[in-house]
Amino acid sequence: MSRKKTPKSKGGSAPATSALPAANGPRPVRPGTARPGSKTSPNGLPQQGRSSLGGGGDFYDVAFKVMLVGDSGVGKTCVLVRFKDGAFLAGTFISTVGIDFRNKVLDVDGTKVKLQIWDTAGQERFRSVTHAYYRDAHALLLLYDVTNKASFDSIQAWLAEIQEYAQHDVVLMLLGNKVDSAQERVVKREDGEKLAKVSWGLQRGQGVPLRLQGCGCPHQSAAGCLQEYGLPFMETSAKTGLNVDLAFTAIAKELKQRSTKAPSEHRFRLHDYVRREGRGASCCRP
Ligand SMILES: Nc1nc2c(ncn2[C@@H]2O[C@H](COP(=O)(O)OP(=O)(O)OP(=O)(O)O)[C@@H](O)[C@H]2O)c(=O)[nH]1
Ligand SMILES: [Mg+2]
Repeated sequence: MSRKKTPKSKGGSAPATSALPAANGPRPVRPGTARPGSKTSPNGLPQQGRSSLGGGGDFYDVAFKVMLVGDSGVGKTCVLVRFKDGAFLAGTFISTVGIDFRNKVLDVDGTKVKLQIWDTAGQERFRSVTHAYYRDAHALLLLYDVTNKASFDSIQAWLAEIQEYAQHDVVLMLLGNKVDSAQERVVKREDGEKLAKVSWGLQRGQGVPLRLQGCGCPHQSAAGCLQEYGLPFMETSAKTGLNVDLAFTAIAKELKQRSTKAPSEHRFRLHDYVRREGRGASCCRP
């Protein structure tokens, strides 16, 4: 595996095209360097000479693109900031304009895995911008807000969009965010779990999630696998940090495994990892 070093850069934004409408309270706009539709090598490594990948000057072995998607206000930017900087963006809600990204390098069992994380705008008017980035994403984190039923109800529409625009084998995880707001919660954890279990395979028209192929599922029947696995799901809080690092780490482990094709007995199992390591909201309120 080659060692890479990228130029010092905090990240970037690509809102855009000048055709985008002006938004209320735009974030500071950094020079847009990244472009949708750029090529990656088959093992997930970015092509050489793509300075737009930024990276804070960190060395890495493999790099992957992860996209955060979900309705406006569910907490995508806050989850990213929590993961990248360990901080919470409290106060006035400033909606993302277009698309933005941050890099973070994780050590996954001795391998430096760089995640280039794209933070998309949830607002409908930016949807066409987001569409262009799906096809380059290796993983998607699909968020809803446990205090906002409409954002939960939108998940099926997001899955349809993912089916249409994302790569067929994209790694997908469902996150129910803002679980620190226990008083305002309107979506139960069980509802999130249920949605995660049934939606993915049905969306794909298979009746069974495609990710189950070769997953080593112990069940004899497809129905058993579907019931047991479905989409990986966790509840998170960008405010307290609950399960945020875990979500990205799980994604990084899964992507790294796919790129290295580990022997089956040593295979990382995303569902098992998430289930084993994920914490409940009750243990971690601020
Ligand atoms: N209590 C609580 N509030 C949160 C959490 N995550 C985000 N928020 C708040 O929710 C609001 C929206 O957060 P953002 O991260 O900007 O939402 P977004 O999904 O990026 O929204 P768009 O950029 O419009 O797509 C902000 O006021 C945040 O402070 C969380 O885990 N807990
Ligand atoms: Mg945002």
